[in-house]
Amino acid sequence: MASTESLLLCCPFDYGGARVSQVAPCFGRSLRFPIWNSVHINTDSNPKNYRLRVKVQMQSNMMMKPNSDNKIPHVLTVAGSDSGGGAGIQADLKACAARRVYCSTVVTAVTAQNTVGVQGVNIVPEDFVAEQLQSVLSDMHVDVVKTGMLPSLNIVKVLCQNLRKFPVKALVVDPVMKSTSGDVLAGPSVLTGFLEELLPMTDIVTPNIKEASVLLGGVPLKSVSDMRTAAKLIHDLGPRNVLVKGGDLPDSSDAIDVFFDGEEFYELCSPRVNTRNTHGTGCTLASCISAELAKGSSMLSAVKTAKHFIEVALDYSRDMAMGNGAQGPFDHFLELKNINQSSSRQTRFNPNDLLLYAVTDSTMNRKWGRSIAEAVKAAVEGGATIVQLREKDAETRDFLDAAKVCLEICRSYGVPLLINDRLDVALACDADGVHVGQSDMPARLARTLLGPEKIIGVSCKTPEQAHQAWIDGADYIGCGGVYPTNTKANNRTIGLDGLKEVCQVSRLPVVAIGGIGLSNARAVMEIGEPNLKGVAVVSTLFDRECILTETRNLHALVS
Ligand SMILES: Nc1ncnc2c1ncn2[C@@H]1O[C@H](COP(=O)(O)OP(=O)(O)OP(=O)(O)O)[C@@H](O)[C@H]1O
Ligand SMILES: Cc1ncc(CO)c(N)n1
Ligand SMILES: [Mg+2]
Repeated sequence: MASTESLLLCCPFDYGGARVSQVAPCFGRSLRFPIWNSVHINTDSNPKNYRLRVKVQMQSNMMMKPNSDNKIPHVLTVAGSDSGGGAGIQADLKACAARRVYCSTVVTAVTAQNTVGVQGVNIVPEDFVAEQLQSVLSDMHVDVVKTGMLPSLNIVKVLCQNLRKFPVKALVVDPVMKSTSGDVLAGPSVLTGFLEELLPMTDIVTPNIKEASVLLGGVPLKSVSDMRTAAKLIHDLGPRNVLVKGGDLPDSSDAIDVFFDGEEFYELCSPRVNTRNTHGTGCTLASCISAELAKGSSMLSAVKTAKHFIEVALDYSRDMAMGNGAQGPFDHFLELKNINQSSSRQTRFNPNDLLLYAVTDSTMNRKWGRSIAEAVKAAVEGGATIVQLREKDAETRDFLDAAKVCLEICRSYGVPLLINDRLDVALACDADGVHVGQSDMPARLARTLLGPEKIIGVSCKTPEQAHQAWIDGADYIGCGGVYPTNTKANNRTIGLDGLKEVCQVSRLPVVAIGGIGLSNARAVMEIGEPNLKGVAVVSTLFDRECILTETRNLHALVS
């Protein structure tokens, strides 16, 4: 089973969402990225770069988009807290965050709960539920109210009073009664409140089959046909739309929900994901529906989007390991996961890796009749401590394929692999980072696109460029050409003095580059600047008959 990082947050609830919502960004591992303001990159010119496009799209989709009146779509959830973080308020916050909608919270109960079951329930006094409702609804613009656990009749009544006082665009009611573990979350007394007051105000009610049965006085639901009948009967109780959820329908190979809008029935069908991680599907579904309604969707399309979200999230989290009980939570932030995450390098950049920096060159490989992977393998075997693939004229597909093979080789030696210039290739193969020149993608944007974990290096000739690289969030600079070189046309040589000058102002570690070989590597390392960490070489390794021997020799010189 895949393991999952988790973080238990102990902080006071803030019903405005500010503090509680910290739960959300902690859950999806890749949510370590900052939330960017906006990224404008024209990726259309290169349709093959799907990863880059997905990431850019993902980042702009991560933003909450204001409505035409400049208001952020806002869902208020009135529900119970699940200490296990999988259902209730916690699921609602994550679902709304994943759907990019603001979520405030009125807590009706605090439960002690985990993947085994519900160990305790502490109901919040109705006066204090009323106080929370008043605080949020009197001050903030709320589009949709979503309810979950409403553990007492008085809480239902207080809620209805506030909804009458502060009308909202839509009311979504998830009539939570029992947890899947069988524990009671709301007793039969609340039923009166549901039937007499809440359901007639409701835009959509989303019972599971057991809850549908309770709402109808106990008739059991055993088939999709029973679910249709129930949907119609529940509609007669007042809500404008009904969704009877079939997640718990026995003997069904599909997860079928029945939607009824008072006129038409829709059977929403998705393959049943074979997983134990379904805790909180009901809360998440209702929150997603609410989020889509807050953004302005029609009811049917909100329901379809929500159902699809659950299907993909369950499938994505099917093997996630969390807790020892029968029903685990799932991951709402599937969109933000790196595809190759499990094989990713786990450690942050170590400046000492710059010691012997091998930069590949396709012309040289062609000349000597070897593949990029063969060249890289020989270099890392010889002692290269970091590798950069610099393939200026390779076709994207060939470059990507080669990069994947090289990455495997480098990972097996614990050597980081960077890609020159091509962020799309770096993203697509999950390389350890990129190296960019002054006319390539700006380092600041590269950082935005790659996130904080990846290594970013920048070619710099001047102290100003070195300073900028640091501001932009680079990890190291490549400084040169120190000596004249044929590898780069029209490259100005800065000499050892230029190198020294840049090292002295650079707040980043430096690797020297340009015309460095066995004859001068030691002189470079001996300029005596503590942040000069190594030498980067191209021809010295790759324009030679035996890369392995050359690398070993150079390694002996610099270490
Ligand atoms: N294994 C599964 N595969 C695919 N979809 C599922 C699965 N289990 C539940 N669903 C879907 O999840 C949504 C919630 O349904 P479910 O019947 O589980 O609600 P619930 O019992 O209220 O949830 P909760 O576990 O939060 O109490 C529905 O759209 C349902 O079809
Ligand atoms: C607090 C809470 N609300 C709802 C559910 C239903 O999944 C749960 N288990 N816990
Ligand atoms: Mg269920």
